[in-house]
Amino acid sequence: MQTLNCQQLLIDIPGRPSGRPLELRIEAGQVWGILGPNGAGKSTLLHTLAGLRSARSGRVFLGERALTDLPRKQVAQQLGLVFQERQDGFPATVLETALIGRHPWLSPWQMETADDLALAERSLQRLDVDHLADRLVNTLSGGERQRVAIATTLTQSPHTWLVDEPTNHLDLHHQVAVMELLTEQAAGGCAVLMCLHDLNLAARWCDHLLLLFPDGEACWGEAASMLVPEALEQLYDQKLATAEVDCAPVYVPVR
Ligand SMILES: Nc1ncnc2c1ncn2[C@@H]1O[C@H](COP(=O)(O)OP(=O)(O)OP(=O)(O)O)[C@@H](O)[C@H]1O
Repeated sequence: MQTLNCQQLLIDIPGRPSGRPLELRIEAGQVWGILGPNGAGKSTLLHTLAGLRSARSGRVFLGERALTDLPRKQVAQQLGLVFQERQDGFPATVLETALIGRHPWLSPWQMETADDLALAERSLQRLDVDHLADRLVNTLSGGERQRVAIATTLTQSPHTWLVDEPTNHLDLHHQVAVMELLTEQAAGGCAVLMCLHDLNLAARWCDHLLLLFPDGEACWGEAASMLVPEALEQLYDQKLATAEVDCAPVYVPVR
């Protein structure tokens, strides 16, 4: 089974003297959450794992091969990244945007096939944005735009999903729908790693967690062993009340 793993990885945060080198192994079937306060380096880590930023030291492997040894097209077929920020530089419709997910699978100048189109349409349907197929993306609401971004990655069909705050802008119903989609991807043999600010979504849906502290310290492992109230309070510098609801821990900030 293919995995994403890193060996002695130190992400490059400007001005941060050091940190704990990361030894992560994200296996097919696993759902990992990255938790940490603003500025801890969650997005930087995702971008480093995607090969978009250089690490300060250490290496990233996709399967048996170092990411830096793989052609970018091959990386794009295997690894999908949903960014935190949306950049809609070109006027494109929702369907055209979803079809960008097929680019890694096409040769230069090759048109999308009927299968590509069907895949894009199914993805839009799955994210509940198929009724917007002909709309320009820059006219969408924040939550609609977020769902189109996830539908684009679903159309790409990567083995490894890197998702920066998947529930950003989403209402409760769509937050749950997206977390279920990501869990379903893992159950289907993908590896999923996402940054989350919502502890309760992480506690309910992630089976593994990485806690990233602002000074570069980190710890990681199975979710149950990471969801220790004292550690979470230290992570966020915030007192928490804990309860159990619907068979999952729930964390509420204490005023
Ligand atoms: N190009 C850059 N130049 C200078 N500092 C940068 C640059 N990119 C990131 N940083 C800094 O690195 C730190 C980590 O940023 P990053 O976006 O990874 O944090 P994050 O944990 O994802 O935060 P958030 O929860 O706010 O999204 C921040 O302090 C940020 O200001």
